Amino acid sequence: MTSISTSQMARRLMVALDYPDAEAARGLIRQLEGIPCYMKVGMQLYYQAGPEFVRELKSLGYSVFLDLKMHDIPNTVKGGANSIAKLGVDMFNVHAAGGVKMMESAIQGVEEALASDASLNRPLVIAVTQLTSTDQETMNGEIGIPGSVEKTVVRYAKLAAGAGLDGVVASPLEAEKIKAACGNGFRTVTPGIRPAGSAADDQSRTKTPGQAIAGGSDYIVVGRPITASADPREAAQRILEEMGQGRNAAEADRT
Ligand SMILES: O=c1ccn([C@@H]2O[C@H](COP(=O)(O)O)[C@@H](O)[C@H]2O)c(=O)[nH]1
Repeated sequence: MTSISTSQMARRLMVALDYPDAEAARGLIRQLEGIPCYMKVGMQLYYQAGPEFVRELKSLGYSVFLDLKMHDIPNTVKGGANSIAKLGVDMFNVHAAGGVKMMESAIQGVEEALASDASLNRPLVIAVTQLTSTDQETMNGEIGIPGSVEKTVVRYAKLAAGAGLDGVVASPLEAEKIKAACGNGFRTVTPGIRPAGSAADDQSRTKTPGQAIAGGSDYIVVGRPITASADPREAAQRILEEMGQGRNAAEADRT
Protein backbone atom coordinates (compact mmCIF):
# COMPACT_ATOMS: atom_id res chain seq x y z
CA MET A 1 0.00 0.00 0.00
CA THR A 2 1.00 3.64 0.04
CA SER A 3 1.75 5.83 3.09
CA ILE A 4 1.07 5.09 6.77
CA SER A 5 -1.65 7.74 6.91
CA THR A 6 -3.41 6.20 3.90
CA SER A 7 -3.43 2.84 5.62
CA GLN A 8 -4.76 4.46 8.81
CA MET A 9 -7.59 5.91 6.73
CA ALA A 10 -8.18 2.51 5.10
CA ARG A 11 -9.09 1.05 8.49
CA ARG A 12 -11.94 3.58 8.57
CA LEU A 13 -13.20 2.65 5.10
CA MET A 14 -15.82 -0.11 4.99
CA VAL A 15 -16.29 -1.55 1.54
CA ALA A 16 -19.82 -2.89 0.99
CA LEU A 17 -19.50 -6.27 -0.71
CA ASP A 18 -22.97 -6.17 -2.23
CA TYR A 19 -22.52 -9.06 -4.64
CA PRO A 20 -24.67 -12.07 -5.56
CA ASP A 21 -22.06 -14.69 -4.60
CA ALA A 22 -18.63 -15.30 -3.11
CA GLU A 23 -16.83 -15.51 -6.45
CA ALA A 24 -18.05 -12.06 -7.50
CA ALA A 25 -16.94 -10.63 -4.13
CA ARG A 26 -13.54 -12.32 -4.47
CA GLY A 27 -13.07 -10.45 -7.76
CA LEU A 28 -13.25 -7.11 -5.93
CA ILE A 29 -11.14 -8.36 -3.03
CA ARG A 30 -8.36 -9.27 -5.48
CA GLN A 31 -8.48 -5.77 -6.95
CA LEU A 32 -8.25 -4.16 -3.51
CA GLU A 33 -5.40 -6.42 -2.32
CA GLY A 34 -3.09 -4.67 0.13
CA ILE A 35 -5.65 -2.04 1.20
CA PRO A 36 -6.43 -2.81 4.87
CA CYS A 37 -10.08 -1.74 4.71
CA TYR A 38 -13.02 -3.24 6.62
CA MET A 39 -15.16 -5.57 4.52
CA LYS A 40 -18.93 -5.21 4.99
CA VAL A 41 -21.02 -8.28 4.30
CA GLY A 42 -24.71 -7.55 3.87
CA MET A 43 -27.83 -9.59 3.23
CA GLN A 44 -27.32 -10.27 -0.47
CA LEU A 45 -23.93 -11.92 -0.03
CA TYR A 46 -24.52 -13.51 3.38
CA TYR A 47 -27.79 -15.20 2.42
CA GLN A 48 -25.94 -16.80 -0.50
CA ALA A 49 -22.39 -17.38 0.76
CA GLY A 50 -23.09 -17.68 4.51
CA PRO A 51 -20.72 -18.03 7.45
CA GLU A 52 -18.09 -19.79 5.31
CA PHE A 53 -17.44 -16.62 3.38
CA VAL A 54 -17.15 -14.58 6.58
CA ARG A 55 -14.53 -17.07 7.82
CA GLU A 56 -12.71 -16.73 4.50
CA LEU A 57 -12.53 -12.94 4.93
CA LYS A 58 -11.24 -13.36 8.47
CA SER A 59 -8.60 -15.84 7.30
CA LEU A 60 -7.42 -13.20 4.80
CA GLY A 61 -6.93 -10.81 7.73
CA TYR A 62 -9.85 -8.45 7.12
CA SER A 63 -11.99 -6.83 9.78
CA VAL A 64 -15.59 -7.78 9.02
CA PHE A 65 -18.80 -5.83 9.61
CA LEU A 66 -21.75 -8.23 9.30
CA ASP A 67 -24.59 -5.92 8.27
CA LEU A 68 -27.71 -8.04 8.81
CA LYS A 69 -29.68 -5.37 10.71
CA MET A 70 -31.46 -7.69 13.13
CA HIS A 71 -34.95 -6.54 14.18
CA ASP A 72 -36.99 -9.15 16.05
CA ILE A 73 -38.22 -10.02 19.53
CA PRO A 74 -35.50 -9.82 22.22
CA ASN A 75 -35.08 -13.59 22.64
CA THR A 76 -34.56 -14.13 18.91
CA VAL A 77 -32.09 -11.25 18.63
CA LYS A 78 -30.17 -12.62 21.62
CA GLY A 79 -29.82 -15.97 19.84
CA GLY A 80 -28.81 -14.31 16.59
CA ALA A 81 -26.20 -12.16 18.35
CA ASN A 82 -24.85 -15.25 20.10
CA SER A 83 -24.33 -17.04 16.78
CA ILE A 84 -22.78 -13.96 15.15
CA ALA A 85 -20.33 -13.48 18.04
CA LYS A 86 -19.26 -17.13 17.65
CA LEU A 87 -18.55 -16.44 13.99
CA GLY A 88 -15.81 -14.00 15.02
CA VAL A 89 -16.94 -10.86 13.18
CA ASP A 90 -15.63 -7.47 14.34
CA MET A 91 -18.93 -5.58 14.14
CA PHE A 92 -22.61 -6.35 13.62
CA ASN A 93 -25.87 -4.45 13.91
CA VAL A 94 -29.46 -4.43 15.05
CA HIS A 95 -32.24 -1.90 14.45
CA ALA A 96 -32.62 0.71 17.21
CA ALA A 97 -36.37 0.69 16.40
CA GLY A 98 -36.51 -2.74 18.10
CA GLY A 99 -36.19 -0.91 21.43
CA VAL A 100 -33.90 -0.95 24.44
CA LYS A 101 -34.79 -4.46 25.64
CA MET A 102 -34.03 -5.87 22.20
CA MET A 103 -30.68 -4.07 22.04
CA GLU A 104 -29.77 -5.22 25.57
CA SER A 105 -30.60 -8.77 24.50
CA ALA A 106 -28.10 -8.49 21.65
CA ILE A 107 -25.41 -7.58 24.19
CA GLN A 108 -26.45 -10.52 26.38
CA GLY A 109 -26.18 -12.87 23.42
CA VAL A 110 -22.63 -11.63 22.80
CA GLU A 111 -21.68 -11.93 26.47
CA GLU A 112 -22.92 -15.51 26.64
CA ALA A 113 -20.88 -16.40 23.55
CA LEU A 114 -17.75 -14.86 25.07
CA ALA A 115 -18.34 -16.71 28.33
CA SER A 116 -18.56 -19.99 26.43
CA ASP A 117 -15.32 -19.50 24.49
CA ALA A 118 -12.44 -17.43 25.88
CA SER A 119 -10.74 -17.27 22.47
CA LEU A 120 -13.50 -15.06 21.02
CA ASN A 121 -13.08 -11.30 20.60
CA ARG A 122 -15.96 -9.02 21.52
CA PRO A 123 -17.55 -7.61 18.37
CA LEU A 124 -18.76 -4.02 18.31
CA VAL A 125 -22.56 -3.97 18.45
CA ILE A 126 -24.16 -1.01 16.73
CA ALA A 127 -27.70 0.12 15.97
CA VAL A 128 -29.25 1.31 12.72
CA THR A 129 -31.05 4.63 13.28
CA GLN A 130 -32.86 5.89 10.17
CA LEU A 131 -31.75 4.33 6.90
CA THR A 132 -29.73 6.74 4.77
CA SER A 133 -32.21 6.19 1.94
CA THR A 134 -34.97 7.79 4.05
CA ASP A 135 -35.57 11.50 3.58
CA GLN A 136 -37.53 13.90 5.77
CA GLU A 137 -40.73 13.62 3.73
CA THR A 138 -40.75 9.82 3.77
CA MET A 139 -40.05 9.66 7.49
CA ASN A 140 -42.82 12.15 8.37
CA GLY A 141 -45.48 11.40 5.76
CA GLU A 142 -45.06 7.72 4.92
CA ILE A 143 -43.49 6.11 8.00
CA GLY A 144 -45.33 8.51 10.31
CA ILE A 145 -42.51 9.66 12.58
CA PRO A 146 -42.89 13.40 13.29
CA GLY A 147 -40.05 15.91 13.67
CA SER A 148 -36.70 16.18 11.94
CA VAL A 149 -34.69 13.18 10.78
CA GLU A 150 -31.75 14.51 12.78
CA LYS A 151 -33.76 14.57 16.01
CA THR A 152 -35.03 11.03 15.43
CA VAL A 153 -31.53 9.75 14.68
CA VAL A 154 -30.11 11.35 17.84
CA ARG A 155 -32.99 9.91 19.87
CA TYR A 156 -32.24 6.41 18.56
CA ALA A 157 -28.52 6.96 19.22
CA LYS A 158 -29.22 7.86 22.86
CA LEU A 159 -31.36 4.74 23.26
CA ALA A 160 -28.56 2.61 21.78
CA ALA A 161 -25.96 4.21 24.06
CA GLY A 162 -28.24 3.62 27.08
CA ALA A 163 -28.60 -0.05 26.11
CA GLY A 164 -24.81 -0.43 26.14
CA LEU A 165 -24.21 -0.51 22.40
CA ASP A 166 -20.97 0.76 20.89
CA GLY A 167 -22.34 3.07 18.24
CA VAL A 168 -24.83 3.62 15.46
CA VAL A 169 -25.30 3.55 11.72
CA ALA A 170 -26.49 6.97 10.59
CA SER A 171 -25.89 9.36 7.75
CA PRO A 172 -22.77 11.54 7.82
CA LEU A 173 -25.08 14.55 8.21
CA GLU A 174 -25.90 13.49 11.77
CA ALA A 175 -22.47 12.31 12.99
CA GLU A 176 -21.53 15.51 14.78
CA LYS A 177 -24.84 15.73 16.70
CA ILE A 178 -24.56 12.04 17.68
CA LYS A 179 -21.08 12.61 19.11
CA ALA A 180 -22.32 15.67 21.00
CA ALA A 181 -25.22 13.67 22.50
CA CYS A 182 -23.52 10.32 23.18
CA GLY A 183 -19.83 11.14 23.60
CA ASN A 184 -16.84 11.02 21.31
CA GLY A 185 -16.16 7.32 21.97
CA PHE A 186 -19.60 6.32 20.66
CA ARG A 187 -18.94 5.10 17.10
CA THR A 188 -20.56 6.63 14.05
CA VAL A 189 -20.70 4.33 11.03
CA THR A 190 -21.93 6.26 8.02
CA PRO A 191 -23.17 4.97 4.68
CA GLY A 192 -24.62 7.52 2.24
CA ILE A 193 -21.14 8.41 1.01
CA ARG A 194 -20.87 9.85 -2.46
CA PRO A 195 -17.72 11.39 -3.94
CA ALA A 196 -18.47 14.76 -5.58
CA GLY A 197 -20.17 14.33 -8.94
CA SER A 198 -21.19 10.69 -8.45
CA ALA A 199 -24.78 9.45 -8.63
CA ALA A 200 -26.76 9.39 -5.37
CA ASP A 201 -28.57 6.19 -6.49
CA ASP A 202 -31.13 5.36 -3.78
CA GLN A 203 -29.30 7.31 -1.05
CA SER A 204 -30.99 10.47 0.30
CA ARG A 205 -28.76 11.79 3.09
CA THR A 206 -25.26 11.99 1.66
CA LYS A 207 -21.87 13.64 2.05
CA THR A 208 -18.54 13.22 0.28
CA PRO A 209 -15.82 11.06 1.93
CA GLY A 210 -13.85 14.16 2.97
CA GLN A 211 -16.91 15.93 4.41
CA ALA A 212 -17.91 12.79 6.33
CA ILE A 213 -14.51 12.39 7.99
CA ALA A 214 -14.31 16.12 8.75
CA GLY A 215 -17.84 15.94 10.23
CA GLY A 216 -17.13 13.21 12.80
CA SER A 217 -17.73 9.90 11.02
CA ASP A 218 -15.54 7.17 12.53
CA TYR A 219 -16.14 4.81 9.61
CA ILE A 220 -17.48 5.50 6.15
CA VAL A 221 -19.33 2.77 4.25
CA VAL A 222 -18.89 2.78 0.49
CA GLY A 223 -20.42 0.38 -1.99
CA ARG A 224 -21.28 1.38 -5.56
CA PRO A 225 -18.83 4.30 -5.89
CA ILE A 226 -16.16 1.55 -5.65
CA THR A 227 -17.87 -1.64 -6.82
CA ALA A 228 -19.53 -0.10 -9.90
CA SER A 229 -16.43 1.84 -10.90
CA ALA A 230 -14.50 0.87 -14.04
CA ASP A 231 -11.38 0.83 -11.84
CA PRO A 232 -12.38 -0.06 -8.25
CA ARG A 233 -8.83 0.13 -6.90
CA GLU A 234 -8.33 3.63 -8.26
CA ALA A 235 -11.78 4.65 -6.93
CA ALA A 236 -10.88 3.33 -3.46
CA GLN A 237 -7.53 5.12 -3.49
CA ARG A 238 -9.19 8.39 -4.47
CA ILE A 239 -11.68 7.98 -1.62
CA LEU A 240 -8.81 7.34 0.83
CA GLU A 241 -7.08 10.51 -0.35
CA GLU A 242 -10.29 12.49 0.16
CA MET A 243 -10.68 10.98 3.63
CA GLY A 244 -7.14 12.10 4.48
CA GLN A 245 -7.91 15.61 3.26
CA GLY A 246 -11.08 15.67 5.38
CA ARG A 247 -9.12 14.61 8.46
CA ASN A 248 -6.46 17.28 7.80
CA ALA A 249 -9.14 19.94 7.39
CA ALA A 250 -10.76 18.93 10.69
CA GLU A 251 -7.37 19.02 12.45
CA ALA A 252 -6.61 22.44 11.01
CA ASP A 253 -9.97 23.69 12.32
CA ARG A 254 -9.17 22.44 15.83
CA THR A 255 -5.79 24.26 15.99
O1 LIG B 1 -28.76 3.30 6.61
C1 LIG B 1 -28.09 2.50 5.93
C2 LIG B 1 -27.65 1.30 6.43
C3 LIG B 1 -26.88 0.48 5.64
N1 LIG B 1 -26.54 0.83 4.37
C4 LIG B 1 -25.69 -0.09 3.59
O2 LIG B 1 -24.49 0.57 3.17
C5 LIG B 1 -24.16 0.23 1.85
C6 LIG B 1 -24.14 1.47 1.00
O3 LIG B 1 -23.90 1.13 -0.36
P1 LIG B 1 -23.79 2.22 -1.52
O4 LIG B 1 -23.68 1.39 -2.75
O5 LIG B 1 -22.54 3.03 -1.23
O6 LIG B 1 -25.02 3.07 -1.50
C7 LIG B 1 -25.16 -0.82 1.39
O7 LIG B 1 -24.61 -2.09 1.62
C8 LIG B 1 -26.36 -0.62 2.33
O8 LIG B 1 -27.03 -1.82 2.59
C9 LIG B 1 -26.99 2.02 3.87
O9 LIG B 1 -26.72 2.37 2.71
N2 LIG B 1 -27.73 2.83 4.67
